[in-house]
Amino acid sequence: MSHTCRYLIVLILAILLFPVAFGPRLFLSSLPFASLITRRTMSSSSAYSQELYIAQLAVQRASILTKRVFHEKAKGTVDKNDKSPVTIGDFGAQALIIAALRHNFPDDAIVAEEEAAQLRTDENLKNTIWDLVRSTKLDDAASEQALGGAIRDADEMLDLIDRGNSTGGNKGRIWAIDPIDGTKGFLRGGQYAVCLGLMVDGDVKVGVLGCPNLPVDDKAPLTADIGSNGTDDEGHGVLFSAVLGQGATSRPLAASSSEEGRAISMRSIPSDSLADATFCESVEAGHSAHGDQASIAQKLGITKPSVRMDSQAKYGSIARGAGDIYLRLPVKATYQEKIWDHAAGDLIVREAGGQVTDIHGNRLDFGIGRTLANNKGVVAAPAASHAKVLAAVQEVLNAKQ
Ligand SMILES: Nc1ncnc2c1ncn2[C@@H]1O[C@H](COP(=O)(O)O)[C@@H](O)[C@H]1OP(=O)(O)O
Ligand SMILES: [Mg+2]
Ligand SMILES: [Mg+2]
Ligand SMILES: [Mg+2]
Repeated sequence: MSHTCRYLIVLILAILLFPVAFGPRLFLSSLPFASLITRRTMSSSSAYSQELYIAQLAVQRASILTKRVFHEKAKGTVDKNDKSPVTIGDFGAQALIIAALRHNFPDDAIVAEEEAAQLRTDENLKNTIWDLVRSTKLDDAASEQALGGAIRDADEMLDLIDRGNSTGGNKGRIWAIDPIDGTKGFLRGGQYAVCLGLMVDGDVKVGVLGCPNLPVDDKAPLTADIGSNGTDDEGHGVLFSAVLGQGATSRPLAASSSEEGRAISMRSIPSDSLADATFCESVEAGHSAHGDQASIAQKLGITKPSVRMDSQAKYGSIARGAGDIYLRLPVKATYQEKIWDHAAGDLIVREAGGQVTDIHGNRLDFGIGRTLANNKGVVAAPAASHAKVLAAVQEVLNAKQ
């Protein structure tokens, strides 16, 4: 065999063996369909796998508490003269999530919606919440252990709630918590979400949404959820998750931590045929401008009526293709959206193939404090149609001026 021939054989072998030697991920990542592959392989050794694991367990445990509050309230066990049961759910869920984060990531900062001041002056309220918190556990002992187990006493619970007082910013690791998003939906038995996101240097890296009243089935048609149809029966309760660059998944909220999530993705609708699109918006007319949103839908040729639902369940729903577009146009120019109302949903939609911006087309800026002071409103749509949706948003808003 000639010298050149041997050289060629070695070269061919080297090319063939390269992917084996340097790992299939490196090889696959060079292929055009790489994102689809990485989306399906959110494995335990990936970046932020521990953060994702703890965040999912923490949201699952907090959701158990919120469901208990809903049912105890429905049975009338909460005195009418007490603080509202939703407040009990908010405080309790926040305490449980922060306890899990403090145990696992003691150096991380936390931005959370609630504070304990009210509980410090109301013994009755404090004790009601403490009763719920100390008796809410995950079924699986190992998972409960991973979250650090029980909180010591009611005073520690108050201190934990107040650990959510970070001012936020674009430096270091900061968790954003909305223990119950969609308060009104929660009370109606409609949609609400337990929301947790991790930002690193102002960028959302991990997002988890627990939606106890959404159907488990990703293909279930999206229905307006404004009545008292909140059920946490077998068919309801879904956990959406995403890690930056690793795709988005859903799995039953009641599933064990070993159950792999199913990859979810937004529906791809050609931007020139948005007539079939489904758009969602808040139930509350005070939270987003229903009139403007109806005009935008009309401009886009959307024929179906909007689907109104509370909370970040809207982000989860469009991320799994149950709806297509989420519009949240400002009602008042002065309202500043809160980071905990959007961090997890923003990442889940983007990782599912969507684009999320404000009404000016800017990405949501989570790195300037507790609010999205640099942004106005939210426009979320499949990436390929986002520009067209945004153009319609701007036309409608400009016509008003
Ligand atoms: N004027 C407002 N504009 C937009 N969002 C609002 C406004 N007031 C309250 N919110 C927030 O809207 C979120 C619910 O959104 P949705 O309408 O999509 O269900 C809640 O977190 C709620 O905050 P809060 O938790 O302080 O009540
Ligand atoms: Mg909220
Ligand atoms: Mg809230
Ligand atoms: Mg609130």
